[in-house]
Amino acid sequence: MGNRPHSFTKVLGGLQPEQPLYLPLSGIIPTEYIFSPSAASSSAPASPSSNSSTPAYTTITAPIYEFPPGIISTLGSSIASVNASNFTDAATFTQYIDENYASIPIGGVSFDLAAGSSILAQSGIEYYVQPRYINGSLSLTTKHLAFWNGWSPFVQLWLFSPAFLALYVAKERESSVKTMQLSNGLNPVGLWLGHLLFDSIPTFIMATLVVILFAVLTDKFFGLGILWLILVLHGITGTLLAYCMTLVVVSPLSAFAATAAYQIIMFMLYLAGYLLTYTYANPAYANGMVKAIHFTLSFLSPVASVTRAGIVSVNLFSLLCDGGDSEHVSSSTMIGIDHYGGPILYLILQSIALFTLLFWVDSGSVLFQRLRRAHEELTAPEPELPFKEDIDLEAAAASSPNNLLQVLDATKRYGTNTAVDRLSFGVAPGTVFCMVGPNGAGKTTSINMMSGNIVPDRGDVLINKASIVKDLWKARISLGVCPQFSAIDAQLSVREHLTIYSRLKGLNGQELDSSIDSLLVTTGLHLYSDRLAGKLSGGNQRKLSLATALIGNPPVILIDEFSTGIDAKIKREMWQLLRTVATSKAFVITTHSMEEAAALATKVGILAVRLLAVGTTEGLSSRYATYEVHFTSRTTEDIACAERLVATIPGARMVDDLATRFEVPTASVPLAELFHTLALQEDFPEYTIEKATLESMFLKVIRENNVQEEDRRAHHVRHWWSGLFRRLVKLL
Ligand SMILES: Nc1ncnc2c1ncn2[C@@H]1O[C@H](COP(=O)(O)OP(=O)(O)OP(=O)(O)O)[C@@H](O)[C@H]1O
Repeated sequence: MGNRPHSFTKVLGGLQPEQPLYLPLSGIIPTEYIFSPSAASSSAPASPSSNSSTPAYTTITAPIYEFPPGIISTLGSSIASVNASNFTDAATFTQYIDENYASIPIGGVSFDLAAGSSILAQSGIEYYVQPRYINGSLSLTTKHLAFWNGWSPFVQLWLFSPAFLALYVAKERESSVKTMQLSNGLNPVGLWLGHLLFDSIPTFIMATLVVILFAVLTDKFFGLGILWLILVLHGITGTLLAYCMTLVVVSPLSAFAATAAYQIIMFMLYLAGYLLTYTYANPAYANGMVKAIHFTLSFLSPVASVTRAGIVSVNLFSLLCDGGDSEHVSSSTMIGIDHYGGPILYLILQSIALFTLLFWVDSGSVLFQRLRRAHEELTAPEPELPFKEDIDLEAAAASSPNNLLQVLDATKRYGTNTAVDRLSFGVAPGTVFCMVGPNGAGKTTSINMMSGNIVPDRGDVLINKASIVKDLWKARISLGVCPQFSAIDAQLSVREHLTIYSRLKGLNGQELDSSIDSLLVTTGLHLYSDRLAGKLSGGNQRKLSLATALIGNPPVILIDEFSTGIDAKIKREMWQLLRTVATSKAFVITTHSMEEAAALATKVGILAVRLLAVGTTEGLSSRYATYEVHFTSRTTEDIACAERLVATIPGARMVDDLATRFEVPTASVPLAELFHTLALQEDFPEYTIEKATLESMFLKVIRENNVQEEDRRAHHVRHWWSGLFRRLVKLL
């Protein structure tokens, strides 16, 4: 009998001689199997309680076996008339049950007071059809219950612990580290496997400890080796579920809470499903219903599978008992689909599905990209943009195969607010393209479209000829991205940062070491290589971001707001660094600083939702070529005098923002003549003449195009779910 499943149950632990039998048995054995009021004495109550929800009873005429004789009748007057069949000694009772368990209709009880053990033989759930067998001693049962009650809070806490892993991953997503990793071409498979391997270490340790504890403290578990496997699989699946939750829930705490709440709710539903079914359902169908509940909820949550495994492991609800003739619970029986096999299969399939989902989202499958691609109205033809020679020429040349980066008619809207409208340009090797624009002009949105972090609603971006919409993963291999806010992991040192990114990019051995050393020296970070990234100054954090973007020598580098908030000295160091590495790459830099654009750019695009002007710095200079004349005018009389003077110079006009500054088109007045005119005016001893800067060109373009401030543009942002719903409808 040692190989037979033993059950732990409160039935025996709670059994008191004077209690009616149905009370302690309720919840484990549906009372209708045990006892029928119509078969009981007339003084018996009609039900265990006056509660109207108590199930109806069925007449039972089959015998209940007992030892010592008459023991059942002592359990209470309500069952005194049950048809009891007695045995003269405990050994005969045990032997009879052992040999005939498969055909015993109801079961029996044996209290061997001399030996201090007791046996409850319980009939199967399916009345008269599939009898089941339970064997347990009172002392062991009580011990086991005490053990389980003592440890179950810890085990449950551990079962839900993968939810904590959402914290770190969500933090990485929130601080753009994940975006930085992915947009810098890191392989999502390597990335997530790395996370999973690291996060699975506690799972392995805890599963092993739990199983060792179970083995040492009690003999009531069946198939502990298989249970260990299921605990590990559950840890892995729960971890992947937590990772997936961060795809939809942004804040770390919310992601943790959502994962934990989901698992706990599914756990409660699962248990409630079992208990309610076995208590209230028609017994003939109860097993089938529990199976349906199990296989449905297990499909939705890994916690259902591990709970099932826990129930199977202690043969609760006699789940390990198949009836029939099988004497032993063999390994092959235990891995049947109704026992451990179901949880194993479901957990493996769920792990694969969740991992695929992460990979699918992060590598940007075509289907997912299409789902994210918004608004049906963008498929309709847009009105023609006003003709601008430079913009049209740039758009026509953007798709030239010489360009490492091709932005082709890219448009992005948030609700009714168009952030970027039909942006087209190309960047050839060795070019630094500076995108300048006022606040809210769409610079960051453009960078995000180029890096694949957001999908253009219309148009495409090709990185080294790979489409960011159709082949995001391939496109990102050629990409290095330095986002607006340095996305660094504060807990890692500078060298560790570079090492991790290099490894994830596939570098190793000598190649990895020499590449990191060279990057450290190039960026000047070798002085801080062992310092935690969180302890670096803002300028050095920026350098670290740039160094990260340069790992693996990608041909296209995107930098959002390169030197914003950095002091003048480090800013110049970074410019120098960029000039050093820019030789054969295509760089796109967004900046507010015209000084920076003038210092770095070989090509400039002025952006305010649309591209307003584009060209090489020399081309733009010649197109908007003016001299600027600054007078030192201290009084309103001086200003009036300056205005009268400028009125005599052909084409000259006051610059809007400063009453003392005037611009004179170079084409209308030669420089020498301008000096001569001004020299004749003795009213102005102090004035300067300079060629117009990029800044004045920028202001001129903004003025000419009547660009409004961001806050004055109407923003009607729809909720993401309404957009997603419309996209789903459209896809279907
Ligand atoms: N996630 C978003 N949801 C809704 N609107 C957004 C979102 N991101 C940007 N926008 C809007 O898109 C427009 C362009 O924003 P973007 O951040 O690209 O401009 P920017 O030129 O980078 O501005 P800044 O120079 O101030 O960083 C703005 O009107 C902004 O409000």
